[in-house]
Amino acid sequence: MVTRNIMVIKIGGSVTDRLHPSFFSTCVSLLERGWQPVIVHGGGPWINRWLEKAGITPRFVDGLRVTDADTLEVVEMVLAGAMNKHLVSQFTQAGARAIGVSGVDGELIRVKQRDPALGYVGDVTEVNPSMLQGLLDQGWLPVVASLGVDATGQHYNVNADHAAGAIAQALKAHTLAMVTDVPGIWKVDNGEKRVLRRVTPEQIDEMIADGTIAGGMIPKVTAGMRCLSGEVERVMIVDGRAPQEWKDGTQAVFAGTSIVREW
Ligand SMILES: Nc1ncnc2c1ncn2[C@@H]1O[C@H](COP(=O)(O)OP(=O)(O)O)[C@@H](O)[C@H]1O
Ligand SMILES: CC(=O)N[C@@H](CCC(=O)OP(=O)(O)O)C(=O)O
Repeated sequence: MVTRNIMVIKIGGSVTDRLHPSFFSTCVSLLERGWQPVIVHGGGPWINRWLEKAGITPRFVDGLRVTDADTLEVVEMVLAGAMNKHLVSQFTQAGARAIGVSGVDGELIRVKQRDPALGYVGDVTEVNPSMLQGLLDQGWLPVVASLGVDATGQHYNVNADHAAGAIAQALKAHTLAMVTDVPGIWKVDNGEKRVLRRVTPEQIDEMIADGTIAGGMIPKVTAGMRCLSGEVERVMIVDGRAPQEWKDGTQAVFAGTSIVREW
């Protein structure tokens, strides 16, 4: 079934300036090997930089940006503008037919306000996958900026991990790969930090409770676990700085931690 070839690849803002050149060629190889990749990106550090230029101090509550009307304007300009076009160009240079869209376009990501205290921060209520599916079927590589829109046409800032998870579920993707700036999920054993190759939802719950998993890793693992409880087969936390390699001949195996349903 063609939909099982979809791989949603979320690129974190932490790593957009430090992606290994082989990352882009690996994504192009995915296309050549029959996968249909969909890129979803964030851009937190770039947003912070532009907010500071505009004299606005970034503020976060539980990892989510407090987004008033002025902040939303900057978020939208950075995510759907500078960051989206930067990535589209990188993928184009690597040989893909890349096309940039945001969650506002085609009402791809429908949201509702999460909490008035956070301002224009949206929780995804619905993903309309037909536009993405159409682009994939025509051989495009969609590059999606994590914005959303509500029923009145108001735009919202959406956490990019949440957006990627919702898109993976709606497209019934085979794989969700979250590309970030660490080699995977780490754990401290006898004072030594080591990266886990596999982790189960039960272990993740314990690691969140004891503080081993914190900050920006929390939305990744929660989005990942939600996907695994649905139809997504594989969820990975991937190091975008590392050289990528091919294994199994047919499957791209990024270096990192896999979240697995059971051990
Ligand atoms: N157990 C953990 N394993 C790995 N990284 C963790 C863990 N707990 C917290 N983190 C942090 O999560 C960060 C990645 O999240 P974030 O900075 O939001 O990245 P991105 O911009 O890619 O979404 C890492 O740089 C790391 O500092
Ligand atoms: C609501 C909210 O916090 N939105 C994020 C959107 C970008 C994002 O998620 O970027 P990363 O992938 O770099 O984390 C923000 O404004 O930073």
